[in-house]
Amino acid sequence: MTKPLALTMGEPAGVGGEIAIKAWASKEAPPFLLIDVPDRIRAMGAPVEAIASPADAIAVFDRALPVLPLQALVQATPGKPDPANGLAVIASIERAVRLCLSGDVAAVVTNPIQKSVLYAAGFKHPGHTEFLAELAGGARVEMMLAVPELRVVPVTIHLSLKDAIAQLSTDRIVEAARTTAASLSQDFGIAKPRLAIAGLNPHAGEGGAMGREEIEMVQPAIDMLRSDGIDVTGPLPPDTMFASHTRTRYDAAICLYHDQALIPIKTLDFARGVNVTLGLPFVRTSPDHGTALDIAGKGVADATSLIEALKLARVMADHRTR
Ligand SMILES: NC(=O)C1=CN([C@@H]2O[C@H](COP(=O)(O)OP(=O)(O)OC[C@H]3O[C@@H](n4cnc5c(N)ncnc54)[C@H](O)[C@@H]3O)[C@@H](O)[C@H]2O)C=CC1
Ligand SMILES: NCC(=O)COP(=O)(O)O
Repeated sequence: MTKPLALTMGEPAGVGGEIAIKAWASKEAPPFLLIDVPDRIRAMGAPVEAIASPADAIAVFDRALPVLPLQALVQATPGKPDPANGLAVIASIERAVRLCLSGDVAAVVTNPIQKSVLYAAGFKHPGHTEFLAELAGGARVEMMLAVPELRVVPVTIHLSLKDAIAQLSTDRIVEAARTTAASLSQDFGIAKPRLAIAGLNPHAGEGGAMGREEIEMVQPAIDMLRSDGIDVTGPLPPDTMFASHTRTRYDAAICLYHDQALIPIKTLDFARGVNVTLGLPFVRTSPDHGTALDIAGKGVADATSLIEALKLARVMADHRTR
């Protein structure tokens, strides 16, 4: 029997509830349940059915949005996050992970959280990615951003450019590339994944004239990955590797810092980006946007990225169970 996906509440003062309702109403998203407070979602004008068990979600999904009740008092004003709701936000994520690890749901899809507010409520992780890694027993994870035309994995994430360069190493590149190759096989059904590794400097260093990181750090990583049997090209000049004719030559680009990965993907397709956590013992995707507090409660939020995240979670979960 097909298992539903579990969608978390996210920041209740943000657009999470609205895009969950729109994703359900679109009829484009695969069946999912929302872990939230049923009356809160009902008050937003959606036909909601509180379900007792994830197994009920598939039958309900055709006629109503199935909500697995979160036993919490959540009082949210659109656009005004309140740390008092922090424990409920975290509980929704924890419940989704437990249900996935116990096999009751097929994958976890997370609605955006307001990170600053969760920090004020005592949340100790930079974001979902690190929290989920801890819930999974300390898994070594990577962040992938995906649109239909491109997948990117930044080796360093939320660091200043200076710190990112300082933290880059041959071992980090190898680690990120190995996790990416394994996930492309396991979750995306690509038997022999092709990776492209970006250089750090203009023209990928121009043979050492514009920087030696490609020679001293990236090439040794490529050599190690090739000796593992992984199909890798690089170090590629970052300014040309995302052009349409170059993109067709690889399945994922391993990028050395946040913006090297995110600028091409957001420029190519801002609406359909999906954030995927690689290396977890379960599938997790998320829309590639935040809580959008400035438009919360106005009814104008775009659910495209969430719908894409739900669709991709379904595809990945199905590959894992094949
Ligand atoms: N996975 C997660 O939980 C993520 C959480 N965040 C958090 O979200 C909060 C707000 O972050 P921002 O940088 O302001 O980014 P944001 O994505 O919330 O907003 C940036 C701009 O995009 C617009 N926007 C975002 N989503 C939209 C949608 N679905 N439809 C229409 N317009 C949309 C917003 O209205 C805003 O003008 C922060 O606390 C951040 O850490 C950000 C990214 C991911
Ligand atoms: N910019 C991407 C981002 O912030 C991802 O956050 P999370 O998925 O780790 O919560």
